[in-house]
Amino acid sequence: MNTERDLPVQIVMLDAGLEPPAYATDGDAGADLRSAVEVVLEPGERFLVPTGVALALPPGHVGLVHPRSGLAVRHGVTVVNAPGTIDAGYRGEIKVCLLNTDRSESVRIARGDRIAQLVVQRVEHAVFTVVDQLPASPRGSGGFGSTGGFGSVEAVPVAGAPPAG
Ligand SMILES: O=c1ccn([C@H]2C[C@H](O)[C@@H](COP(=O)(O)OP(=O)(O)OP(=O)(O)O)O2)c(=O)[nH]1
Ligand SMILES: [Mg+2]
Repeated sequence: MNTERDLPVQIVMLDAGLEPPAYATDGDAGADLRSAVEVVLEPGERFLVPTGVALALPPGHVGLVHPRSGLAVRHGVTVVNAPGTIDAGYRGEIKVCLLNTDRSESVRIARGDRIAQLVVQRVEHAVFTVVDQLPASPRGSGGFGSTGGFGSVEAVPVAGAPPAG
């Protein structure tokens, strides 16, 4: 796709035998990342998978490493820290911490398999100011189901919290 939204990004293929990240179809948000290695993930196992790619995102951008829905649905494979954060200043190899959430089936990842997808977005850089009081809002401090639908947040066990009542 060649539109005014195209963002030039320099990449280095640390593993020249792999295909560079690419969008599977026009209009995709995520460019697929490939595994540089073969690995078998046992049930419940995680593995930091190298992709053979390093890149330089322009300042003011971030790369988000998202799971692929097909891998998730078919094999229970996800990204532990989804979405992984690729900082604009990071010049190392992009790696993907895959997790096999299936309770009984192992899954084999082959070299060259598309294991995750990189979504590049603009980000703001916050300048934090400490104040005594925050401006009012309709939501206020309500969260964690406060608008209804999933029961009371008080019913949710929180590690380390004293017993309710
Ligand atoms: O899924 C990921 C997440 C991160 N990274 C790389 C790029 C990112 O810029 C760097 C640091 O990531 P993050 O800030 O999430 O990790 P951290 O645990 O905070 O480590 P650090 O202290 O290095 O920031 O690691 C990856 O290759 N894959
Ligand atoms: Mg960090």
